[in-house]
Amino acid sequence: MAPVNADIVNGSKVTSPVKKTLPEVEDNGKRYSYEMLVETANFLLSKTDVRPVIGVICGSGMGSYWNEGSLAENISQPECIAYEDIPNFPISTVEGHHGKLVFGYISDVPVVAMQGRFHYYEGYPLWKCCLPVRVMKLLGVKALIATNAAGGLNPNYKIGDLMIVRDHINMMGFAGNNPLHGPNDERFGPRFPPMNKAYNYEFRKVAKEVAKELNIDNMVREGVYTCLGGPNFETVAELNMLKMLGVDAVGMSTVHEVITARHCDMSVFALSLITNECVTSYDHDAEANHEEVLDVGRMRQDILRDYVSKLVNRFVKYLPQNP
Ligand SMILES: O=P(O)(O)O[C@H]1O[C@H](CO)[C@@H](O)[C@H]1O
Ligand SMILES: Nc1nc2[nH]cnc2c(=O)[nH]1
Repeated sequence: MAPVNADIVNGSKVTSPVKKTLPEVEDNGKRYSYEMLVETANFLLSKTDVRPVIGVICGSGMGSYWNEGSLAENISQPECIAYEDIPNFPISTVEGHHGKLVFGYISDVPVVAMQGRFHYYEGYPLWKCCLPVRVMKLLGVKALIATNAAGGLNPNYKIGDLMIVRDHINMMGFAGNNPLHGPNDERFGPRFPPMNKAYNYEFRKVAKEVAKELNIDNMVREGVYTCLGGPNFETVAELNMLKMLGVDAVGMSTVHEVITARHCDMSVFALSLITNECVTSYDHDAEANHEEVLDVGRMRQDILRDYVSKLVNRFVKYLPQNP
């Protein structure tokens, strides 16, 4: 049989798009050792005097994609380090996604923020997507605030709502894909970490109080998030299945970051911005798209910035103390 000519589709010649050099994302089964991550953390500590106690992962809506007005751009005394300049760090491949760590202060609290996260659909294994969380731990971070954009599956949710994550369903983990898969280094955490208290109770309680103080409690919900591998959005049947399982919001991130953070004993808070409605009926015309996700992120960035800034200020009281 003649070999398939990749440039011929249905008998007509296709023009090849301009070749781009794609980033090297495969791990070839290799993992970074504890020592390598210590090297990464020491490099970062040598570049800044900020000693962060809270780490923030900026999802769509908090400055992953753009600058002005977002939380990431409102960090005071910012010191930015591009991912490509950090030893052992992956690089962001999502179009328009910033790739930098921002050290500085939110409400006078020393923080480090990831402006641009890593997703499985980019080609990174889950452990590599979560490598920055372990680096944060080595930097001295005690609590992680992970934010994301998500589709609203709960019929009571509206576009633009914020969902405090009460719990997650690790769908990718059901299929054996877990950031902790492989040899366990006890210096990070135990082989079999519990996950029933993944999302810190005090943080969630405070977040509901702060929502009232800011008069945004009518748009703040609490629910269950799940992460699928992406990059495609879900089919109607998939969404109906997830609904039956008790999922309120669907995304492509956060769950593995939270598992990694809990494994190394960081306290966790997560917040989803509902950017689109999950379509659960064949009669519905709408289609999920990334532009809508970004637009809603932009629309809500001021509220997210003010909310998360106040949360950082209030969470400090609940951080675990050094032994
Ligand atoms: O989870 P974040 O990074 O906020 O973004 C969400 O939105 C993107 C899809 O529009 C996906 O990357 C999904 O994970
Ligand atoms: N998987 C998934 N990720 C999203 N990110 C933003 N919206 C969605 C969605 O509807 N589904």
